[in-house]
Amino acid sequence: GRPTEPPLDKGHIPWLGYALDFRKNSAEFLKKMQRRHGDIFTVLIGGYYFTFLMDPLSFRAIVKAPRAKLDFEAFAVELVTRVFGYHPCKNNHKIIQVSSTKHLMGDGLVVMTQAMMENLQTLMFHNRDSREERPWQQDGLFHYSYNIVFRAGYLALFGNEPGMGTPSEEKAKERDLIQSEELFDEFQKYDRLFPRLAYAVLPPRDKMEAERLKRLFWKVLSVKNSREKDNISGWINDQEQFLAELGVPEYMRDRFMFLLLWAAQGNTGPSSFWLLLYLMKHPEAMQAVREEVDKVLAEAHQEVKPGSPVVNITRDMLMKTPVLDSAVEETLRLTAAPILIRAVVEDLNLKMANGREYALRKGDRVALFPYITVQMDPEVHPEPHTFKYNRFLNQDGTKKDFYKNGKKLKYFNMPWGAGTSICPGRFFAVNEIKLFVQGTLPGKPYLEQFLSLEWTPPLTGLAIFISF
Ligand code: HEM
Repeated sequence: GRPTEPPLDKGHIPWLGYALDFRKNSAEFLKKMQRRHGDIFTVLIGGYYFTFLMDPLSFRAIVKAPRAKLDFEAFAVELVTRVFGYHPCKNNHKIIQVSSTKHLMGDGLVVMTQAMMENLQTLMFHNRDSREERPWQQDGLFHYSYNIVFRAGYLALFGNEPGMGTPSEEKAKERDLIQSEELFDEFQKYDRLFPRLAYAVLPPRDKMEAERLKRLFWKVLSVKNSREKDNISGWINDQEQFLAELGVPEYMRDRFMFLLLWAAQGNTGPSSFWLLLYLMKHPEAMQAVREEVDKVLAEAHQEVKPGSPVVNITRDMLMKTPVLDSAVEETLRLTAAPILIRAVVEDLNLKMANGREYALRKGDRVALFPYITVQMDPEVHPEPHTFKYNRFLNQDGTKKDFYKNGKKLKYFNMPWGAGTSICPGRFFAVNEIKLFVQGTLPGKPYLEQFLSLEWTPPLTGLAIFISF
């Protein structure tokens, strides 16, 4: 028959529709709607009609749709302007893609992984003595992981204080440590305001604080300041130059740097924490991961010294750790919950896997929420709430396939999004997490006190809601 429009549910409040329910608990709200309407439905949220597609076998139609029909940037501009004060230019997405392909994947990743490792070593070594004596608070492990990974990642991307390789090298390192610690403090404040900022529901006082923080980051990360740094990454450098060549004014490029910092650092630290915690809670996983890392080190003729994080792990070594890869993927399955949103640019028909066709209307939005539709689906991932470090591997170490309704799934775990907007930093992110965890595993008995604490991953995952 002719395509019909998906069932429409406007809620009871004019214009707002279901905005409040959605904000309060997106996962619960969407599950309820799925029970009520089925695998596709349209809901009103804050003046926009969102069509949610809940059947992962039909995701392809959205993910692969040409940009002339479904555009992810159109939606993003408003958000990025509000949250980062940045006005994207026409070729922005292209610039991110080109620079990321060059510096965050393939051979470019060799350099970035090396930079990350060196900065991690500075941070972990330097902090060791003072940290171990410090009383841990409830959020100690989370803070420890986020702090170290944020600062090492920041230094690897945005560069070091000048002076490396000179007599004042120690002083330069000291300044790196102090400055990155200060930046992390401010970043956390912004991180906490972020969800309400994104939804534009900050009360006036917090709004002023967000404004202050934004300005601080623009300044600290400014093009002018970064000219003073050593080892600034090609990823940052190239993007800044591309924008300059396009005539984007310097103050706007400063703002873009803040956006990049946030995209790069908002999720990696928390993910590192979750992986570390899951490994500590699952001794069999910890052992498997350790054995694999030891084997890779032995093959590279490096000894693991108990209690010392200083081993030299390279990109090439990190390509030989399928068990650790699976553990990272499993961690993200359990904790990462991006919502993928596209604007409908022109009327179009969406064909579902069951053959039914639905008409999507120009001006509406389409959204996927893989956390509940795939990552937590017991049919796709049995015992979805359990951490199984080798879930993504077959017995022989090859990658496993996943099925729904007897059909093989292409999209069975989507912490990075998918299609044109898929996270361009994902390979670097995984390497950062792996480096951090392997550096933390040997000889850190004090971590074990955290095993007695109860942790629950936030329902909507981490602050993963970038989608620009
Ligand atoms: C565990 C860590 C990370 C997770 C879970 C993550 C996840 C995501 C997701 C879900 C998106 C949006 C995708 C979409 O809308 O379809 C995204 C975008 C992005 N991510 Fe990541 N990311 C992580 C780490 C990183 C790192 C380390 C970098 C860079 C060094 C990075 C750079 C970016 C950029 C630049 C974008 C915007 C892409 C664009 O507009 O084209 N991310 N990320």
